[in-house]
Amino acid sequence: MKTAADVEAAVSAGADAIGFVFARSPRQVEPAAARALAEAIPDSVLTVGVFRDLPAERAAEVAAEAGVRAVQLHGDYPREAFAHFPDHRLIRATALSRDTDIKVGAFGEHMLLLDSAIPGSGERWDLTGMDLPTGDWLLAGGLTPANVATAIAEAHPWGVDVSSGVEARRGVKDPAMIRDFVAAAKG
Ligand SMILES: O=C(O)c1ccccc1NCC(=O)[C@H](O)[C@H](O)COP(=O)(O)O
Repeated sequence: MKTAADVEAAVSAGADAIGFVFARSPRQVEPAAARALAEAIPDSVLTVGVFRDLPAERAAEVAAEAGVRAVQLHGDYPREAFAHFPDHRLIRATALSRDTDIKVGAFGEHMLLLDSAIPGSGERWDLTGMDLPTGDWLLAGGLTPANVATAIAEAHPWGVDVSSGVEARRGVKDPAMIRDFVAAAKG
């Protein structure tokens, strides 16, 4: 989320978590801007800093600067990287492939996010025949208000995550789509 209107739409729709992208992206926000947005978010909604390949030491500084309560790591982070965030909820993001370790907690994370190979791209991946994890895992990748209920019914994730599927155009969230997505996911 990049704007107060995005945040307001997500909170009032009943989202359980709101993410701020600190990686290069049309959705990228500065840590200070994220902190200002996060201050308006009730404690019942988890605030998440999203990183890709930023060294863990620096990501921990940015997470502290932004005041987020969770950290989501995309990219080539080794197990040791997860030790840099003792005060945060940890989400390990990974694309599903034969080499993926899909055991939740394998790297010390609290939640595992199974995403498409290019995060934030809206690319869907085929769940058919996949060996999916159990426990606290999140499904992402090409989800939309129209397909999220079916995806949940098929994969039984603990939660779902969306970005481009609730955007009117790249990097610009649409409050009505956010509302429709949360309603469809929770329904
Ligand atoms: O969203 C981005 O631009 C992004 C950039 C770099 C690293 C991660 C990024 N997003 C991570 C997410 O959690 C997205 O919500 C997830 O990949 C789903 O995206 P989408 O398929 O567009 O719904």
